[in-house]
Amino acid sequence: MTEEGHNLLQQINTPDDLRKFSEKDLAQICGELREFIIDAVSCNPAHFGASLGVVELTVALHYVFNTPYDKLVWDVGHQAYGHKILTGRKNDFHSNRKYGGLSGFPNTFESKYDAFGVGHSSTSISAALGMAIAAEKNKEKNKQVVAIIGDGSMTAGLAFEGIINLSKSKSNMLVVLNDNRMAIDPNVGGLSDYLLDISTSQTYNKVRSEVLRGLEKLKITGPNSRGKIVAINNSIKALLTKQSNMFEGLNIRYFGPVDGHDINHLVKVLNDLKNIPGPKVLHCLTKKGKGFKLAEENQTAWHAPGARFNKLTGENLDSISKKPRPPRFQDVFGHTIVELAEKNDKILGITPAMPSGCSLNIMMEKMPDRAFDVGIAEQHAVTFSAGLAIDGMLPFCNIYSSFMQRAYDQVIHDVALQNLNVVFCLDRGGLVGADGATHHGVYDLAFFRPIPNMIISSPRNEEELRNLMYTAQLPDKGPFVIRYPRGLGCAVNWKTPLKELKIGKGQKLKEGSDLAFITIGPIANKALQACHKLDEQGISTALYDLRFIKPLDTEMLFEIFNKFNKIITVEDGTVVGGMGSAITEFMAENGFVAHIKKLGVPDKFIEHGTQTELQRDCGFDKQGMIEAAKSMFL
Ligand SMILES: Cc1ncc(C[n+]2csc(CCOP(=O)(O)OP(=O)(O)O)c2C)c(N)n1
Ligand SMILES: CC(=O)[C@@H](O)[C@H](O)COP(=O)(O)O
Ligand SMILES: [Mg+2]
Repeated sequence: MTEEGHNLLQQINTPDDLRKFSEKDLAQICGELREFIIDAVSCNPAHFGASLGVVELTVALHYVFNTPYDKLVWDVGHQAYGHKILTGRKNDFHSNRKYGGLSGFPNTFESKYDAFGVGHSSTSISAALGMAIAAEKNKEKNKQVVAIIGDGSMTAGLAFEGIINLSKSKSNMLVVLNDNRMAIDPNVGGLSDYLLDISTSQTYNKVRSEVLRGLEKLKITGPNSRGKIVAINNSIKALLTKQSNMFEGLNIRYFGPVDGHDINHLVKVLNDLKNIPGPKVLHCLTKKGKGFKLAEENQTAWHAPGARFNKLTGENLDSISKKPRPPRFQDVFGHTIVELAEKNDKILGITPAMPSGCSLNIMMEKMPDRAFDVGIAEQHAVTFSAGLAIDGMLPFCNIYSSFMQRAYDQVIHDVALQNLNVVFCLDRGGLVGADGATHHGVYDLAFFRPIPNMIISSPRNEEELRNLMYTAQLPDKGPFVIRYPRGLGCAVNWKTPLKELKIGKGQKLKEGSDLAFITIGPIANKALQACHKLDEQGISTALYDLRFIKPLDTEMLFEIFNKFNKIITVEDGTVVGGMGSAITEFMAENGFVAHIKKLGVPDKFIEHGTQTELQRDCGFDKQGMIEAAKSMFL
């Protein structure tokens, strides 16, 4: 607010409105935008720290560039709330990530200002380069394309593939490197150290002070002595930057580092860069969570707080029941890997940049030399695991199901083909909820099923997750997938004694005579409720849980198909090629004829909402199962 009480953000619906303000108003607009984001996320849980960190960058970019003609390509997109608010979505922002509401990420179907659809990291440089070259081919005059990528996202191979391609191009493209030294957890690896080094110019400062000491000895004096020293200083800097700057070395002009929170300086620099042709990088230093003290202090926890909070105190406002709750599947993984690793010294844990997301941080704390955060590098995580396995280690490589899509070739070529003992723990299998289409882990069962040598399993509850992990680390199992969902399990007392499970063996959970349900994973628990309801309504239902979709429990399937001619398969995953497809293949191969319905995620992309809303939408919640069963008796 101005002293007169004017709210400037209120007057901005599009970047054109923003551009009408004078530069001296921009600091106030940034303050109001930051408050708006804090207000919105405090009532509607979402990503938080990343958007606060790029408020000034967002305002400066829309102020200087002619969006949407000029293109802003946000990497990942979890930091793009300010961009959404300035580009026509301020009044709808309360619906962010809700069912039917705005997407949590830039989405080309949502706005012409969203130049590229994102959610997975490190795509911005490649996509922006494509756009810059397309602009040349389309003879679009003076079009500017900007990729905005974080230091964490820069650790991925894909970002470097883009940079290397960019270095050979003459395209008029700017990469804004938003360096806050964080991914979700602290950023890892040599690149992070390198960026710190060029930010603080350690090498430059060391050489500079040595040279200055030398100059003092030479006693440069006289009226122009200061000018001479500055000139020498500048040439040293130019020489050192050219020699030691990775981007300059690749023929991409490097500018910075600049203070990413100094709005007026950013505007000036971006205006200057607009007139410099060819590929260039602007290195901005920012603070994740800027302007919200708690988020600045605990950046991992406030990456996406996951609950409503009091915006003054940070207190969690979502009532936490005093009753003991079941654990999250990820925590069962985190504790169990430590338990197993204490007995089996070959076990190592690997995560590509999700230690707190998958709870490998528990192992990293207890056994720091046996757990690896390799950065946002899913492909590397898999091939690194293959290397460990071929020389006798037993890696548990934990990757979110949807991020595993990146590493498909590595699973086939580096692990399965050599039949290596790698345990893949696929967290976030199934519909994940508010992150939406980019993050649902619904293709894994279908894409792993055709790969030879793989064992593919999904536990029904925490106890089974533990037992599958135990089984997977027994000798010579080969590549072993254990897939489980986002969220809570169902048993409060989950720390059960570990026992071996028979590979390829399912379980009959309930007898019945009219119809059989076949399930995989925790959806079995909802199917059980549906069965009881159907029994009450006069349809006697049986329930079989497969536990493994590779190898299939053929003995159990023969029993089912010999007994039932009405069958419903239920999976929290795509029905195209998933478990249901495996069952229909079995049926066809063995000459069975039955009325079969496949429930799960249909052949379309599913947007965001709660997991419950989305399962209902797809027709595989309890009610959907009941309706599907009844329809088979009409
Ligand atoms: C391929 C892929 N792997 C992992 C993630 C999960 N993820 C989302 S944001 C993020 C950290 C990104 O760090 P950075 O780019 O520096 O952005 P910051 O949050 O620091 O602003 C990670 C690991 C993802 N979205 N995509
Ligand atoms: C943007 C991104 O990819 C992550 O922040 C993701 O949203 C984390 O998901 P979880 O909340 O399931 O850990
Ligand atoms: Mg970062």
